[in-house]
Amino acid sequence: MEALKETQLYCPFAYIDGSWVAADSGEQIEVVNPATGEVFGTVPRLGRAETERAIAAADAALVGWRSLTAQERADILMKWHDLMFEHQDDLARIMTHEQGKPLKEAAGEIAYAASFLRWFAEEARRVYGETIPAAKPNQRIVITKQPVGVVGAITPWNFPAAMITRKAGAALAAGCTIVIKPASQTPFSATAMALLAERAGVPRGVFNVVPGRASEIASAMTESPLVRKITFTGSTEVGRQLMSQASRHIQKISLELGGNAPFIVFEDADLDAAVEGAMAAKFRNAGQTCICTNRFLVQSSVINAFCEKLAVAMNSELKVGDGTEPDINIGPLIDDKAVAKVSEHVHDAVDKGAELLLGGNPHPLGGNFFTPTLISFANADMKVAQEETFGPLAAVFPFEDEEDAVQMANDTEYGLASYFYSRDLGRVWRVADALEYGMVGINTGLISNTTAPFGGVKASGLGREGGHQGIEEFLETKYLCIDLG
Ligand SMILES: NC(=O)C1=CN([C@@H]2O[C@H](COP(=O)(O)OP(=O)(O)OC[C@H]3O[C@@H](n4cnc5c(N)ncnc54)[C@H](OP(=O)(O)O)[C@@H]3O)[C@@H](O)[C@H]2O)C=CC1
Ligand SMILES: O=C(O)[C@H](O)CS(=O)(=O)O
Repeated sequence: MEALKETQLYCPFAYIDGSWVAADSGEQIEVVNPATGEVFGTVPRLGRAETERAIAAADAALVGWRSLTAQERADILMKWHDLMFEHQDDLARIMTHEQGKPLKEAAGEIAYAASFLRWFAEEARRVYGETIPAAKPNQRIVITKQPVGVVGAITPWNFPAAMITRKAGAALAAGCTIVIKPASQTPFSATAMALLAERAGVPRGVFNVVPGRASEIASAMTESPLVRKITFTGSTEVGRQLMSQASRHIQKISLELGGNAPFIVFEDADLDAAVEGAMAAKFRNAGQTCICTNRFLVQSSVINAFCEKLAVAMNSELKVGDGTEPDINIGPLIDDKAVAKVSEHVHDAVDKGAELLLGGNPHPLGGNFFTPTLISFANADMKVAQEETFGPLAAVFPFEDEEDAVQMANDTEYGLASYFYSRDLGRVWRVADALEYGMVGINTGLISNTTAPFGGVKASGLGREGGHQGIEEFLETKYLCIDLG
């Protein structure tokens, strides 16, 4: 890739046991730039045999890696962190070319991804055990924490760097080793990070990247008794499947799945602040995040004012185009299926009575570009009410009172992120308590950060990533009962 300062960061190979390898079959995956439709590059399409070799390498590396002190592991994670910042521009450029998000947003994701390496480098040194007063005078009870072992990870295309370090940072800090299958649409961010991990001193076998046939690689991971933990970010459909597969060897599992985030605006809200939060919560990554607002629930008394303000903000602030261009903040969707899904949700809503206020069609640029769209007076019968749109569609639903808002917000199988705006303290606590979600943004539309436990309930998954909870997912608790005789 000619535009890189450090051309070696473009790594068209898999990374197993410290070596850059091709697929046994010689097969390749074509990676397409979603903005141009051009082939950006190819990576090997690996399968079961290569994955089994990666698992064996991770298992062989486990003893040496877990025997390092927490400080030694932390120092290597911090070197990796520093290298990600040193190469931030190149990593962002790679991401924009394979995922489509604008360069500034891609650079922001690299910083976000690196922040997980720093956070878990710090957490590594705070994996504390405990002693418990024994029931018998000559006994001592000690609780220790130990790494679960080899981890199998499968990551999505929408955050091709951060979803890797949010898992690998925690796993390596805990003393685990890891085999990662990146999304086939965005493998170059993963292989570039493998190069930087190697340069940071991550020993061979500790961090492995296996692009390729998803179901075959997942089967190799879940059928291996050497793999003690599965961690996945992606669709609920695939998550369900992996949960079933992981039962074969009772593997620990963490699932960050789909969402259907409500964004509630009460009549006592600061409407300008609510619109600012709405723009952030809806249009980040062109709406392609699982915590993006999927339903705006706005109290009837302020719905017209809210929609007018939101339409003005969308018209004035959102610029659609190729993410390599300086003033663009809405890039292409990941592929034509994504465009079709947004179109389907818009047309279904309008056919069922929604009012189209802005946009409504694929962008004149064509390809995977979609015009940011605003519809109002949506209702529960529409697909946008129950399905995750995963695109730049803002759908506004009216509600009458607080009870109505909470009932509508909870009327979904998902429970990942939720948001609401109110300046009534009593209402803030009542609604925060009543929402069936893992995360609640209150008077803010941006909740992603390294320090807090990210995750959901119901069909949005199991477990938490980030925060102190994130490292616990890669640790086993051991109870020692010592009889002093
Ligand atoms: N929670 C989140 O952050 C995300 C949620 N999603 C949700 O998922 C929907 C579909 O997006 P999509 O990217 O297709 O999500 P998928 O769940 O299909 O893909 C996510 C990852 O899972 C892999 N995968 C696909 N099929 C299997 C399988 N049978 N066994 C094991 N791994 C598999 C993919 O590999 P490959 O790329 O090779 O197919 C990719 O690495 C989105 O519309 C959104 O609702 C999507 C992305 C992120
Ligand atoms: O902010 C994040 O961490 C992303 O939204 C994660 S995801 O759920 O969209 O993949």
